[in-house]
Amino acid sequence: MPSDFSGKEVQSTTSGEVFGGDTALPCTAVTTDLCRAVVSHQGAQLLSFQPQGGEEWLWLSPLAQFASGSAIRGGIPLCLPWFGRHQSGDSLPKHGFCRLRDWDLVVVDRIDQAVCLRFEYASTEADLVLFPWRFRAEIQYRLSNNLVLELSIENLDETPMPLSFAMHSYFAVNSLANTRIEGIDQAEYLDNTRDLQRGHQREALVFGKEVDKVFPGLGGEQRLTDKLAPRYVAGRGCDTAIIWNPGNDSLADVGSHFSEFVCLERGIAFDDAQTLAPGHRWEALMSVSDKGRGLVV
Ligand SMILES: O=P(O)(O)OC[C@H]1O[C@H](O)[C@H](O)[C@@H](O)[C@@H]1O
Repeated sequence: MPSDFSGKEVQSTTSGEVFGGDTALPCTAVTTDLCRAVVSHQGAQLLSFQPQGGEEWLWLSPLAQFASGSAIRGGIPLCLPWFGRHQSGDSLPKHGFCRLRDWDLVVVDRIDQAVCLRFEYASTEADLVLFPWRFRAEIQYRLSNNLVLELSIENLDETPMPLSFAMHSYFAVNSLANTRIEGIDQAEYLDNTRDLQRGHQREALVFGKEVDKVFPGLGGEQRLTDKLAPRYVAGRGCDTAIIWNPGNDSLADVGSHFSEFVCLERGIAFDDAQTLAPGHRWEALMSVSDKGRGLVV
């Protein structure tokens, strides 16, 4: 623990201790009067967030693998420094490599009633083979009765650095058939199930078959409703919304559980991707709350 944060609110643990099994990926668990949360140091990936007295907001696959260097299915993976397939092809890892790396927990703090965990990842020599720019990324989780993610990426190199990313939230739903996402109607999207064909979203989104839609430049606030409490997602510096559910049991680490979640992600991708000048930093903030009030800052 980087600071002498007092009490039992913030504890070092492992994936096995929290989720069962004999895996030992380092995790940090937070328990306060307002919430419980677990973050894996691999990928600085939030795996669980539950407001006290409420339901779990995130979905973590019962079939998730907790193996060093493998993607963990569920929670909020950080897709970075690129989102989706790399444009050069499939020889580079999908969604970048930061979700596969160990991040350092550098700050444990309190802001008002929130416990804050800040993780840092500095790209390594080995990463330069995959992405030839040095960079530093930070993610801060502000955990109270809502959830705020603050992500920053700084180009430490001497040439302009391409950047896309997503905070790839998996939200638990209790009935996919009754799940709706609002705040996207009349927006333009790219359909990832149809070679990124452009489409126009006429109304709220419902699920039945595979959905994989990317809404560049959307911004604003989206509302996810099913029979659980609504979840409102808003952001700044992450105007792309991505909505995904595989619609079938084809993924090994999802299987028949595909109807237990939808991904409602925010980031910058496709039309919103950026080029960061040397020494420049991109900052993004995403908030998740059960009350629609716009961005929680
Ligand atoms: O299986 P993964 O690499 O974690 O990707 C899971 C999903 O992530 C995003 O939501 C993309 O839009 C989808 O196309 C992709 O299938």
